[in-house]
Amino acid sequence: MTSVRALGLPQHSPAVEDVELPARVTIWEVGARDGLQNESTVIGVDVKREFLRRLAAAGLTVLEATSFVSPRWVPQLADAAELLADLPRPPGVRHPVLVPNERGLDRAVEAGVRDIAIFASATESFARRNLNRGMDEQYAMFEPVVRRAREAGMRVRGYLSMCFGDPWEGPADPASVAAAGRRLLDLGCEELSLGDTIGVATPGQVQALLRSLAANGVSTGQIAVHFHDTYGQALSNTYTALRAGVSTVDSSAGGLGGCPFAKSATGNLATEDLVWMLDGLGIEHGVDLDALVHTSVWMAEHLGRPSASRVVNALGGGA
Ligand SMILES: CC(=O)SCCNC(=O)CCNC(=O)[C@H](O)C(C)(C)COP(=O)(O)OP(=O)(O)OC[C@H]1O[C@@H](n2cnc3c(N)ncnc32)[C@H](O)[C@@H]1OP(=O)(O)O
Ligand SMILES: CC(=O)CC(=O)O
Repeated sequence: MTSVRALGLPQHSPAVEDVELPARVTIWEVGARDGLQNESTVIGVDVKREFLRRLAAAGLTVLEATSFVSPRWVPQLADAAELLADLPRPPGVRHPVLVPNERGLDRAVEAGVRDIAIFASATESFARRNLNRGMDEQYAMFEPVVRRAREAGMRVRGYLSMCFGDPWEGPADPASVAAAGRRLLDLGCEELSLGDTIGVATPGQVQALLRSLAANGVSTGQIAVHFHDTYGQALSNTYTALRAGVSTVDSSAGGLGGCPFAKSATGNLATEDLVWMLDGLGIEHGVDLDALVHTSVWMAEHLGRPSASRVVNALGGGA
């Protein structure tokens, strides 16, 4: 396996343009949740735990671990409580989980969770498919979850899916998406993650949505971006968001990912590809790329197929 250091490439080179980029980016690693929720192979709980342990050892500090959703809807994550029961919790590492409703919150609290994410849809069609509810009803479901979690001193992120387009309704209107995002923050979410669930966005759309959010009083400090790489745009979209001042980026080790309720969704932006770009821009992130590549190669062996990440394939030779 090729090591980054063995390649002799500069780990930090100056940004090529005179733009204000963040000095540090927080990588919100979604491999264990978004990455595994769509897998047809059943991944054992011990493998999931070891995956999370290795990701933490590679320097990732925010590891979305699983979802407390209906096990009938997402059987791949039915072992959420078992996974968390014996999960090593290194100091400084967060393990947020997805929670859709009060039943999910009760289960999460019982499992010792302190950090949750609710997940709303920006379109009616996806809200119905993903949550079995319309858009207005989804807020009614989330309201008590966010209120109770905040009262208990928990951290709450709000995901918004289909921010740039969905397979049933087509391209999204930035003004309506921004209004939906504003609503999640007003519910009490401390961070808003903008999901390009099916990976159709291009940089101009990212700029337009960030502008609409700014017009709704949402600052880039409250925003995270979550790109899937269906059309190969995830890195350019991320770069566009960084240039606008966003400094939290979601990604998935090895480019795993997808959504069972949006068949056209493919893998997330690969964390290795993100790290490679951040290194090139001289932006701090705290991740050991070689350790991460080893982890993704290891996971690809468990899944029985090569990683989708360009960097994993370049440095690790796939699997
Ligand atoms: C873009 C993305 O990647 S988003 C993430 C991927 N998508 C998801 O995870 C979607 C998850 N969606 C769901 O789990 C469901 O749509 C829900 C739970 C939100 C709503 O589904 P509904 O069927 O309307 O829920 P409802 O409240 O009627 O309950 C149905 C059953 O599920 C159970 N259930 C509901 N919520 C939960 C939960 N959080 N945990 C465990 N079981 C639950 C109920 O107890 C009930 O069980 P029963 O049939 O044995 O009595
Ligand atoms: C909840 C998510 O996983 C975000 C998305 O892809 O829409």
